[in-house]
Amino acid sequence: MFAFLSPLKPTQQALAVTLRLWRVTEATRLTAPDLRRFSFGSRVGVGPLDVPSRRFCSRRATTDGLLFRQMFESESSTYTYLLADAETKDAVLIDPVLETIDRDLKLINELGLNLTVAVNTHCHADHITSTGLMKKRVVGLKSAISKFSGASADIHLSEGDKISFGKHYLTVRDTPGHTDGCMTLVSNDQRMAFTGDALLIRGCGRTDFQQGCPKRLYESVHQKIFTLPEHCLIYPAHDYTGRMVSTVGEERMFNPRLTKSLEEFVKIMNNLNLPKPAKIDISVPANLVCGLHEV
Ligand SMILES: N[C@@H](CCC(=O)N[C@@H](CSS)C(=O)NCC(=O)O)C(=O)O
Repeated sequence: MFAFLSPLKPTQQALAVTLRLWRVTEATRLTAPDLRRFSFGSRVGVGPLDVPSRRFCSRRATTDGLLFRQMFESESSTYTYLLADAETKDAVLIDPVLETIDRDLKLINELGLNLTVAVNTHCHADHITSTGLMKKRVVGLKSAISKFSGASADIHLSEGDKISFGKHYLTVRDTPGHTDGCMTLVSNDQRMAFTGDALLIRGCGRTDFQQGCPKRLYESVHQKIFTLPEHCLIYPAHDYTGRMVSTVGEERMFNPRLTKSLEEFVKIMNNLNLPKPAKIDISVPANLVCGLHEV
């Protein structure tokens, strides 16, 4: 009756185990709608830490028609973000770093993108922006920064301004506190927020130089970032321990500084005792003129 079942050879056994393992890992990667389809009445995707309703990868967009890349510069641990309309190819670059200008422009060329705006979330103190040099290499490129930064640029932004690229746009939220000109850029569907140094993953920007002010930073984060939808992805300007992305829900729950009261937060920030960024004395003057100083 079971004559068709012959004993498995070792290679066949190994293959069977691999296939079984694959099925298990695939199942754990199912998104909320997938799980809903297969889980007969059990509730998923309802809490702040549940997975967003779409398959998620930190370096890929969750928005239809949006091309998205997260890139890293290792000396200053800075993230640069490239966003583009997949159809029109219009693109925006956030916080590009001088050291990685060739890498960034190569990718932009390879993807056939039309880079229209390079925006800095603030006047950085730890690295020099590539925005100024990039303008010399990309015809028509415009630089942008907050009007409160004190820095020169083609476009000066403030609360509510929009940076458009094709059918997408980023909306500016002023989030001062690390510097006066810190902005958070929020995608039109509020699925992504580029928080610069205002909010880092499980941390925040320091407040002990430039125009740093812990009270302003606390208010910025609570009023302008923590009010975004809980599944909104947080993409910071830096991470020093290899983390790439967080969510509003996660940071509201687990940020060790910003979950505290304002008084406790101010005390924490006034006692960080961090060493000064190594390049602060060349970065700030350079970034006040789009990174063109002495490059
Ligand atoms: N070691 C780095 C500087 C590290 C640093 O100070 N980072 C800033 C953001 S860049 S100005 C910061 O706000 N850090 C907050 C924190 O809690 O670490 C260098 O020498 O460049």
